[in-house]
Amino acid sequence: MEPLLLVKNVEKSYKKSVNTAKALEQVSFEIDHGEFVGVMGPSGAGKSTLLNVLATIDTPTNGDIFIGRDNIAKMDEEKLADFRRDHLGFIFQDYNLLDSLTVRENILLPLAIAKKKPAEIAKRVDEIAATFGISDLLDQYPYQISGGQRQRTAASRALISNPKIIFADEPTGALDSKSATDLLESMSSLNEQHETTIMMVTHDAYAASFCRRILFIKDGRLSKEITRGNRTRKQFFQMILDELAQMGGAANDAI
Ligand SMILES: Nc1ncnc2c1ncn2[C@@H]1O[C@H](COP(=O)(O)OP(=O)(O)OP(=O)(O)O)[C@@H](O)[C@H]1O
Repeated sequence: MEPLLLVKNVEKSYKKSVNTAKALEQVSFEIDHGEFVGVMGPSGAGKSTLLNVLATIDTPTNGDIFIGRDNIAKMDEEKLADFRRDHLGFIFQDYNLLDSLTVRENILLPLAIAKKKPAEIAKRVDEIAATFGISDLLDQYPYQISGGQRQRTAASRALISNPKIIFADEPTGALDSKSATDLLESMSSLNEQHETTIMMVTHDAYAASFCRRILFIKDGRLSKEITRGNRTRKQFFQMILDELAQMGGAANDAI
């Protein structure tokens, strides 16, 4: 079976005043359908750049990025906008909710834009809100709920249209540990029960320990990958800490 995401020799350079700096160099890897993959590495290693390029928020300088059969690195902006809307889901640290809409309206927005039928929308909102434990909050506004509940609203919105892949950039970055655990457990159960494919950038070894595989990136290059296999989450957490300690600078970021 072909991989869901195929990244081939991706490079990203930024023009600085006198020279160009490479944020990504010859990055190649694959993600299969149903995987939950973490991306870790020291500050400035290129994690967000990689995620932005894969999520079509930024364009690579070189290389190919296939999601299914579509090469998004070579797609024009109009097609990309449709592709992004129809096939990709995003969860960011800062939620990106619309304050003037209720939790329900925020969640259903992607389906309303896609002109789905009201009955189908209502059913899907109920299902996804139950998964994220926010069924009782659907008529509240974002300012009336906690940060953790806002992030679960954002995650519900990201998943409502059944995207091919979810890109999450430090989704637990602004959350207290209880809210972070709730979110990670929901993401993990979606991954296990519905085979939702997730790629998550994180500094945090605890958050990363919910993933099944971790890609480590250093100085813009993939340096190593580890898989959880049959290990418990706690054993995997320790394994990630050991990797970060070996990588040097990143260990301090994680603790
Ligand atoms: N828009 C930009 N213009 C110029 N340089 C950039 C830009 N965005 C990122 N860079 C540079 O690219 C490199 C990688 O940055 P990136 O933000 O991807 O790292 P990161 O691993 O996500 O770091 P952090 O963990 O601190 O968020 C850095 O050297 C950064 O300064």
